[in-house]
Amino acid sequence: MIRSDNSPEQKGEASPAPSSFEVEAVHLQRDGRAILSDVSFKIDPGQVMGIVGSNGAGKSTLMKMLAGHVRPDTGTVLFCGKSVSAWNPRALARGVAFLPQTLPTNENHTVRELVSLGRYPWHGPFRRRSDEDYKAIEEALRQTDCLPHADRLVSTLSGGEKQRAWIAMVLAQAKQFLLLDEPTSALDIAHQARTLDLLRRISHDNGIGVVLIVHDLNIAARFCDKLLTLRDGQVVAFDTPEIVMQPDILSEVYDIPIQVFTHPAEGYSVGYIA
Ligand SMILES: Nc1ncnc2c1ncn2[C@@H]1O[C@H](COP(=O)(O)OP(=O)(O)OP(=O)(O)O)[C@@H](O)[C@H]1O
Repeated sequence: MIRSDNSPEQKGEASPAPSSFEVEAVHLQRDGRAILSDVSFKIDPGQVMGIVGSNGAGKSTLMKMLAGHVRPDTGTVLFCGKSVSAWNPRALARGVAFLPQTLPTNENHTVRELVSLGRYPWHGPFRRRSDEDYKAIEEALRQTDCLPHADRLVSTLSGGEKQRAWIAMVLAQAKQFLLLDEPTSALDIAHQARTLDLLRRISHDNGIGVVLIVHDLNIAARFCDKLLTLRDGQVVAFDTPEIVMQPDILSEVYDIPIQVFTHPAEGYSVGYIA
C-alpha cells in the first residue's frame, strides 16, 4: 500500500532559494538486496517530516540520500529542482544541513565554537567570519536556549544540552532544510518533547524544512506535520499523522498488532502494541 499527498536553479556558490525536496521512484541495492524500492515523496520548507519504521527499514539510508551522501541506483532526488548530486557541495550545505546518527566528538570546543563550525560553508577556508556569520551564530544559540552555556566546553554539557548545541550548529548552517537522524535518541521523554517542540517552532517560524528519524511513534505523531513510514525499504504511507496513525498502517509497518487511541486532552493519536 502506498499513500502519498504528494525551483529555481542554483549556480556556483549562490545561496539557494527556498524550495522543496522531491524524491521520485528511488531504488537502491546493496549486496544484491533492495534497500530502498520505488520511494517517492515531496517535502516543502516550513514542515516537519518524521521518517518512522522498524530497524533496518532504510530510514538512515534515505536520509543520507537526501543529504547527497548516497546516490540512488535509479530514480531522482531533487533539491530546488536540481539533482542533489549536481549541487556544488558548499552551496548545498548552505541550504541543507545533515546531523548523522553518530555525532563526531568535538568535545574540546566551547558551544559557541561548535556552532561557529556551522558557518564554514558561508565563509569557507580563506575568508574571515562576517557580521552575518556572527549574527547567525548568536541567533542559533538564542533559538536553542544555548546562550547561558555558550562559553562552556561541550564535554561539560548534559546529554540534552549537547543535543541542543548540535541542533544550534546545523541551524546556524542551513537556510532551507535540517536533516536529523534520531536527534532525540539519547533524551528522556521530557527532553524529547522539548527538542521536538523546538524543532517544530524553528520550522514553522522560519519556514525551514525539518526531516527527522524518530522511533517514538507518539512523539512523532505529536510534533510532525507529515509522517513517512518505511517497511523493508518501501513506503507504506506518507501523509499527516491523522491519516498515518491507523492500526492497519502501523501494524503493517512494524509487523505486530498495534492499536491507536486518541489523546484525551490534545486530540492527537497515540499507538500501543495490542
Ligand atoms: N553499505 C551497505 N552495505 C550493505 N548493506 C547496507 C549498507 N548500508 C545499509 N545497509 C543495510 O540496509 C538496511 C537499511 O539500513 P538503514 O541504516 O538505512 O536502516 P534504518 O531504518 O536506519 O535502521 P535503524 O532503525 O536500525 O537505524 C539494513 O539492513 C542495513 O544493514
